Amino acid sequence: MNAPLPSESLAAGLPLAPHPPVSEPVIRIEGLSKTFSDAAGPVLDDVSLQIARGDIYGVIGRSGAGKSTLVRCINRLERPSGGRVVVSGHETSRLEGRALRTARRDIGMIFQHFNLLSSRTVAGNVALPLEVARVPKAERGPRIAALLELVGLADKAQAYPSELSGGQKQRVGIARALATAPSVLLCDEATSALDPETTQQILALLRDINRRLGLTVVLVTHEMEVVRDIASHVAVLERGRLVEEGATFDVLAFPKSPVARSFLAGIVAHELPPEIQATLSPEPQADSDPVIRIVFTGAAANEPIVADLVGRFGLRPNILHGRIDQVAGRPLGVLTLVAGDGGDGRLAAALAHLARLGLHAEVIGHALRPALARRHGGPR
Ligand SMILES: Nc1ncnc2c1ncn2[C@@H]1O[C@H](COP(=O)(O)OP(=O)(O)OP(=O)(O)O)[C@@H](O)[C@H]1O
Repeated sequence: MNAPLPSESLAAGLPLAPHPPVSEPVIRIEGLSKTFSDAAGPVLDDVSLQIARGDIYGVIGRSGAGKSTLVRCINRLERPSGGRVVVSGHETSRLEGRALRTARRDIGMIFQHFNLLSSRTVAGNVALPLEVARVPKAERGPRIAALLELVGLADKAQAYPSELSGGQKQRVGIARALATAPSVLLCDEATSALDPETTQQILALLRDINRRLGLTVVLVTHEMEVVRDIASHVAVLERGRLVEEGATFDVLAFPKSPVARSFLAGIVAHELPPEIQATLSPEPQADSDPVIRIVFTGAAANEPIVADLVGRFGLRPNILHGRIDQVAGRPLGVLTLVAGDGGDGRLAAALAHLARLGLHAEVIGHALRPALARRHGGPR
């Protein structure tokens, strides 16, 4: 007898139909912990989070933080030591045998090194989960063809993995992961082995599949750029603990944890380069000027801030560091400048003005004029 697949997956040989938008989380993780018998402490420690259906959810953290273990607990490649994992209403953390196999069909997974069978053609690799799910042979052909069409490999059905580029191999991985029409796709460092251009192509494909099918995508990565480019929400793991979680834009604009701040260093200019930081004093000095950091988001990113500081408030700002990026489709900028205050309240008025514009501005230190002059090659 054939094991059941999601009804839409078999309709008319079409592999995939949009999953209905539902507000209830598709993944609920409650108090998840994982300890390996040979490890010193827990690899995951009381992690709780929820992932909404249709979301692209990034999980970032340093090497060894527990990212892979977290996603492997979602599809039960790893058995949690404690807590609950519920995916599409199935408590995968408790299921066994046939019930677990059925629940797993709702969860596709792709890997850093693709994990394709070299002895099978592209079509043969995509066929594998259909064979395991005992989909009748007559139905497999059209499904495989539609899946390869979806990932842009219709002409490679009879090729072997050794004949494909890395990006093409990952496309096969995606087609294989989608074969059972899952509602969740887990991606474990799926672009880490790819060059930047191919990474962008695979991210575009994931975004496209997410939008067209309402597929929920969970992306484990140590590449902050990947999160910035496609994740709508992000979780930051540090030594097995969830240290930060929220909408990607909010976490990138206002990171709270040191680990998130340091992760963002190459993406958002929250942290000053050490050689600039070394010229700052935490307290005002006789020969110092205040340094302000301005985080500007959304529409306010287009305001003529520096012109305002000069024209309206008579400050003489000297830009130390800054950049503007697109994050989750919105501009996010961080600018650090020496305000050249004059000590007569103009800076306070300027900060109030920036706050009225919806900008987040704060004094982060005081630049010592001699040190600054040396940096700028001026007189000592
Ligand atoms: N099967 C296992 N047995 C013992 N220890 C394990 C096992 N799997 C993972 N670990 C340990 O758990 C910790 C977290 O590993 P995990 O792969 O989840 O981290 P990660 O954040 O994905 O790191 P990376 O980015 O390096 O893959 C590491 O210290 C790792 O050595």
